[in-house]
Amino acid sequence: MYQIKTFNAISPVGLATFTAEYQINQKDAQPDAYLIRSVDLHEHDFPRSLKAIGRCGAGYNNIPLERASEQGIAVFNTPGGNANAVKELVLAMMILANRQVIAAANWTNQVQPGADITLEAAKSQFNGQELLGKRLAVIGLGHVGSLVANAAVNLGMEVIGYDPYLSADAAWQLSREIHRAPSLAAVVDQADFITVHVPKNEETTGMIDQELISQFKPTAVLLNFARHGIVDNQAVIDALNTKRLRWYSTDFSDALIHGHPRVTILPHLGGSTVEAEANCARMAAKAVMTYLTTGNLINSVNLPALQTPFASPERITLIHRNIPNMLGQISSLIAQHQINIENLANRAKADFAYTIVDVSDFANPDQQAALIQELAQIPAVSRVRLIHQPRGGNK
Ligand SMILES: NC(=O)C1=CN([C@@H]2O[C@H](COP(=O)(O)OP(=O)(O)OC[C@H]3O[C@@H](n4cnc5c(N)ncnc54)[C@H](O)[C@@H]3O)[C@@H](O)[C@H]2O)C=CC1
Ligand SMILES: O=C(O)C(=O)COP(=O)(O)O
Repeated sequence: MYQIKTFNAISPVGLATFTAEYQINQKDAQPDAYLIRSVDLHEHDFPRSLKAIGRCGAGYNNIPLERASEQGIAVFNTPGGNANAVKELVLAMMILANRQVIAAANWTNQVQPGADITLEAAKSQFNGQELLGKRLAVIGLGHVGSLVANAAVNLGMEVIGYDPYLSADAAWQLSREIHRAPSLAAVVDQADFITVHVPKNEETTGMIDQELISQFKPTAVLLNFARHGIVDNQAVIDALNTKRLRWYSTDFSDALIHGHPRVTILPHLGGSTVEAEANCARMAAKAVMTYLTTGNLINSVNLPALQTPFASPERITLIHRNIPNMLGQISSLIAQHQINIENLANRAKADFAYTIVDVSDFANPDQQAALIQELAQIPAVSRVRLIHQPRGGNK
């Protein structure tokens, strides 16, 4: 029986994906895996039993990846699982900003009941502009950015994108009508809307800063549904107050922007739809179950993708540092026990690597335990697991 512990509100549809071999939130259980959303795990101590974290969502800046790898924990996310939800909200926020929808609805609510709210004098203060023909800059053309860009093309907008790391798969998703900018300065130039869809990391923190905002059209609308801190909020407030920016719409609040009349803040709602929550929880549950029962890695963010069918009923998996002679040490320990390697797969991702070794049968359980212990003692190995091929197929 595997133990799963959840943090945050995880969709029941996703939790129902777990088979009978899994218990969820059992009291006092040693968790094999966490299923989480945005809970901040940076100060959290991982129990030794923890082998996997499934992030039901895209962004994983709430998880200490280096520490997870050092402690032998595979971290998974759910690429694209909530991208449509974010796309729809971003489109809504562009329309809200351009049609003064919130201000007009608030005004209507506070006039005397029965007053003629359709009078020209009253309604002309809420005159808007259309999206058709306007220029949208999309920074980051991954799962969310590409959907926003394509939908904007379909709405008749002129779309220009910037993504220096665009993958070939992501490029295939893009409408041919989307222009590609060579730099941040070029993408924001003359844009009526600028929307940012990059992960939060060292490079992207503060990427929308005072200098970049000074290159916007003063009538531009800026949208941040990616992460707090990617946009410099002080620079936004300064630009709004000096009429160098028309509107800021974001999913992330702080004291600097709170209550500003030309800022719309939502309580981190981008991925909060029934459909997106179900998609993400299902994807995370599947990745975690696959990893626990087969050792195969799908959608891991701290370890490489590595999937291989069982070549024999016994499989040893190892998470270790990506340094020379790891495979030499692993295979010679296995050979010392007169055990044959039926298949070996290894792949690295940055400072860590993952190895799957399918081995011939052990002589007895003692030999099994001794080998696993010896492998775990190799310096730079952070986790060794022995997995028996699941019944019912070669997964
Ligand atoms: N508000 C919300 O509820 C949600 C927020 N998000 C946020 O949006 C981010 C993006 O989500 P996805 O599109 O699903 O991720 P993704 O990984 O599919 O796409 C991110 C894209 O950003 C690009 N990129 C990375 N660094 C860049 C840089 N310096 N300049 C330009 N482009 C850069 C990458 O090449 C990639 O194409 C997530 O990391 C998360 O922080 C995602 C889903 C929901
Ligand atoms: O998927 C993401 O990156 C999100 O920001 C969604 O966060 P949430 O799961 O709604 O707390």
